[in-house]
Amino acid sequence: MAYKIFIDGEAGTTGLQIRERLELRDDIHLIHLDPERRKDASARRDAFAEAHIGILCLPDEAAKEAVALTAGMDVRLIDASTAHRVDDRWVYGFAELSGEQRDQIAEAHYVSNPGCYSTGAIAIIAPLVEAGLIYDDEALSINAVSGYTGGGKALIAEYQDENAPAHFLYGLNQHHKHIPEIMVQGGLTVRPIFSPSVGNYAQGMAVQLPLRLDNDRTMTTLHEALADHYRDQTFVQVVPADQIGSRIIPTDMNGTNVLRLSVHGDEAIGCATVVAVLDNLGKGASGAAVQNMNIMLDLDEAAGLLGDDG
Ligand SMILES: NC(=O)C1=CN([C@@H]2O[C@H](COP(=O)(O)OP(=O)(O)OC[C@H]3O[C@@H](n4cnc5c(N)ncnc54)[C@H](OP(=O)(O)O)[C@@H]3O)[C@@H](O)[C@H]2O)C=CC1
Ligand SMILES: CC(=O)N[C@@H](CCC(=O)OP(=O)(O)O)C(=O)O
Repeated sequence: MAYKIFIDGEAGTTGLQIRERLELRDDIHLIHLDPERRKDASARRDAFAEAHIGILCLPDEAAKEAVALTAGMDVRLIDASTAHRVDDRWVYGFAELSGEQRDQIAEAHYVSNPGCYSTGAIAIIAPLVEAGLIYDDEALSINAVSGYTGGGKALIAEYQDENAPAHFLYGLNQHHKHIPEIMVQGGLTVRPIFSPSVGNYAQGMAVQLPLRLDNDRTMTTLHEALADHYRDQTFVQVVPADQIGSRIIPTDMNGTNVLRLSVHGDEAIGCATVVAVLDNLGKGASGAAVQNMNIMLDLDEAAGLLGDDG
């Protein structure tokens, strides 16, 4: 039997990439709308009614409307938007977050897919808080760079006009929409300072967390805490810094669903930076949505995510 999946917003950046990962699979049947009716509530309601899973790849307000359209239906939902990431009726879709998270996703009616920056930040912070290597009330600063596809069709259009800057910082008013989920899912009680930026390249992201070292928090304990937490995970890899070299390239994980973590710094100087590299449209969005869908349907979690033979 093929499971029926409706991607609401399949013409957008995230939706298109989910479609590419699903359309060649025999175990999945995609429900498509006539492009002219893609925003028509009754056409979307009919598609949800037929689907086993609906994947929302919409702006936040449209995602909330889509949830309302499915009231009373059996269809399960994965929401790629920010709308439900700190809503406790929704399960947070980062399977590697804890020992229980994967099982909760498997059983969930509603799964919120994490934000791209949030995935990188939470992947670093949550295990280190759990290991006691970051205090929950520590004043953290998170810095990040994303490719411009992270801003969806609008930012892609700006860069395709070729008038866009090589690099810009933004969100420095500290209202970035990912901060609440980083706090809740990362286990922080004090708001971190978050400084994202965009580079003139399409896809790929690096998220950095600078940390002071001390007798307990060393380069070794940081690496080991992360390596222990993510042992045996296919899609989060902890790599020794000397295997990466002195330059971190945000595009290194492009085209994969892998998030790579590494700890850089100098024990004697007492400063370190923990870095996550991921594809903002892979583990940061579309790949994560497919991973969550696989878990919810009790399929091979990596189906469609390991390249041509996946
Ligand atoms: N891009 C990224 O790296 C990531 C994005 N996300 C989130 O995923 C969601 C989608 O983002 P992204 O794909 O980048 O955005 P895009 O702007 O590229 O795509 C959004 C799509 O939604 C469609 N849409 C808007 N309103 C409605 C509506 N009322 N009914 C049906 N369709 C509608 C748009 O239609 P139209 O074609 O007419 O514009 C567009 O095709 C957002 O919430 C985003 O924040 C999450 C993680 C990473
Ligand atoms: C480069 C860029 O603009 N990125 C987006 C985040 C992309 C993303 O993860 O969006 P969601 O939070 O909706 O999931 C931003 O900073 O708003």
